Amino acid sequence: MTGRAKICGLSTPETVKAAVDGQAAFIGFMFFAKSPRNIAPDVAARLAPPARAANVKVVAVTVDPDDVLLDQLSATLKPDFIQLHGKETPSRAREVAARTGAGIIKVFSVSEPSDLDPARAYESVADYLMFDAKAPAGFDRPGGTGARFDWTMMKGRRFERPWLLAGGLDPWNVAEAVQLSGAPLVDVSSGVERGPGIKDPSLISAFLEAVRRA
Ligand SMILES: O=C(O)c1ccccc1NCC(=O)[C@H](O)[C@H](O)COP(=O)(O)O
Repeated sequence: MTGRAKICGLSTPETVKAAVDGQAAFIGFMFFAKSPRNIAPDVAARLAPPARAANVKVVAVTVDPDDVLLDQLSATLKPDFIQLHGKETPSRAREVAARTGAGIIKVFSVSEPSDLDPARAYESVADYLMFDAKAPAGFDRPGGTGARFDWTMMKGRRFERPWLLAGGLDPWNVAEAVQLSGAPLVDVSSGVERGPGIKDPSLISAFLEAVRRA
């Protein structure tokens, strides 16, 4: 794995190709019915091979997943990582890892410095931590909203796991976000779309180029 970015919510071969060609570290497929990026596990399984061939890690993005979904994912997509974007406890995260054999990316919704504190309890179970902006009022999903938080909140914070910055990133602001936050890794979804859930290959390429230069 060489890249420093995760491109989330892919649903077409063209956008997977743009992510792989641009040296993304991870691609994410979304499994949450209320998301405009939601796809079925077998569809994701058909999209994933070019990423695997290039050693781009495949992430199944979920919100409080039940065991039925986890078993479907294990039987079809076989993700390298499960992203837990809900209210999963550390012990549930441990169960998910044991049940699927996948690594864990645990997400924390941030609007103020104290929102970073719960991450400590997950450092022994998660492979990666992700800090994403808290969804604005009125959203019926906890991620993929395009909202951002104060990136300077992250500066100088130390964690025992590598972490990703998420929330409102795009090709034009990601360099500043990296500089202000000190993020080693970044994640994007709506900032590389031309409409809700519609990823744009040229925006994915531009984002990854901006990350390489940052
Ligand atoms: O993308 C979604 O629709 C989504 C829905 C529910 C939970 C998580 C979701 N996305 C997960 C991600 O990792 C996004 O990339 C992250 O929230 C940043 O999104 P954005 O602000 O749109 O870049």
